[in-house]
Amino acid sequence: MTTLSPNPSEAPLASETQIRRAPKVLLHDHLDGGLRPATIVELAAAQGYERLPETDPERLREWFREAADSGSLVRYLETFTHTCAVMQSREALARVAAECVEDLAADGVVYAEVRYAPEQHLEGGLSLEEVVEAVNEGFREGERRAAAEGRRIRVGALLTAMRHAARALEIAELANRYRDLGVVGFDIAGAEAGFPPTRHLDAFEFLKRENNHFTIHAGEAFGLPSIWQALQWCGADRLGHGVRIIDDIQVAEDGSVKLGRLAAYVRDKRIPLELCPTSNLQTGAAASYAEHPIGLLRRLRFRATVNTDNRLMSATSMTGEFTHLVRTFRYTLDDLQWFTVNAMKSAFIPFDERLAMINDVIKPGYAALRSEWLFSHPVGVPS
Ligand SMILES: O=c1[nH]cnc2c1ncn2[C@H]1C[C@H](O)[C@@H](CO)O1
Ligand SMILES: [Zn+2]
Repeated sequence: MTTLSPNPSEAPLASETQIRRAPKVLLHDHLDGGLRPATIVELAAAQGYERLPETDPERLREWFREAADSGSLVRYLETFTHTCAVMQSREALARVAAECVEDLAADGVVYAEVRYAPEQHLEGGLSLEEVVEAVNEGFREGERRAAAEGRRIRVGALLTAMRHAARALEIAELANRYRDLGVVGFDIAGAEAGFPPTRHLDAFEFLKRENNHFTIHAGEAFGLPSIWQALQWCGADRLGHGVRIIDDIQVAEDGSVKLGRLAAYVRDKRIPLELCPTSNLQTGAAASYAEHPIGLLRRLRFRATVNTDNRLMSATSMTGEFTHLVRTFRYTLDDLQWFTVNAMKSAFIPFDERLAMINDVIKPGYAALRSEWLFSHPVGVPS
């Protein structure tokens, strides 16, 4: 039995400008879900791709948001046809990757793991290796451009295999080959219902034998069995979404909470949940921000993290996600720091680097923001 206690902090809510300036960590962001609309239009024109639903960037931006707002993961995923269509050459991949890093850095993200499925970028004749190298080159270029603007960001790649396809072992081997060369882990994504993670056991067993890291999209469009398989059959280090773990948590009228065996395991083992609130609203996994399980999961101190999933389809950013949560749950900078430290602890880079990011970047960044109120009024005048 666990008792819920209200957030004891009396600190003021984080303002939107503070949220943007706060150091943020992003573990779940799809490269093909975050293109700039103007870039899609330009790449489509240059490549002769004529099936874009709109050719005006602003109208295209709105089309993606609306089309993804369907209440169904399968329909949400259909919109990726257009983004993947324009990401089939070395130049296009490198450009999209560089712009992704610039956009994240401008949003105050200091560390990100960005994922994509190499098998979806072979139509222009590139090999799997060439795809990975083009994206890595773009990520490094983006980091350089951000640094030139005075922004610090580090980005690692996660290689995704599509769960309806049969290339997971090949992609896992690819992730392993490019380990220490910009790739920090592996993932599976795509329609969840009907495609359980155990279909790809060989890939996960290979990665475990190699002491490599992986996350699995689980518990988004399908419930507890998917999470259970991802953890207990496949050995996932993190859960992509995992939001349906809420189905194993009972809250009684007196506010007391009872965790089922799986929810208790997830919390006890500190399994990171890559929560993506806005994406969940669009695919029907949650009805509103207020009803999103992140509120309860944060109070119960699950290893909850906040993520964008697809910045284009969900018309969001890390600042956007944090802002929705601050408005809904009255979160303070302390809460945002808690989510950020959770995310950094859960990253797939080495422990000493994670620790340095937490102690030397994240905590000082939030401390500086927390101290701002001190300087907002003259000495001797009550605030
Ligand atoms: O939220 C998601 N759930 C499952 N699959 C997803 C989600 N967002 C994006 N994808 C798919 C579509 C992309 O083409 C692919 C690789 O990034 O991953
Ligand atoms: Zn995702």
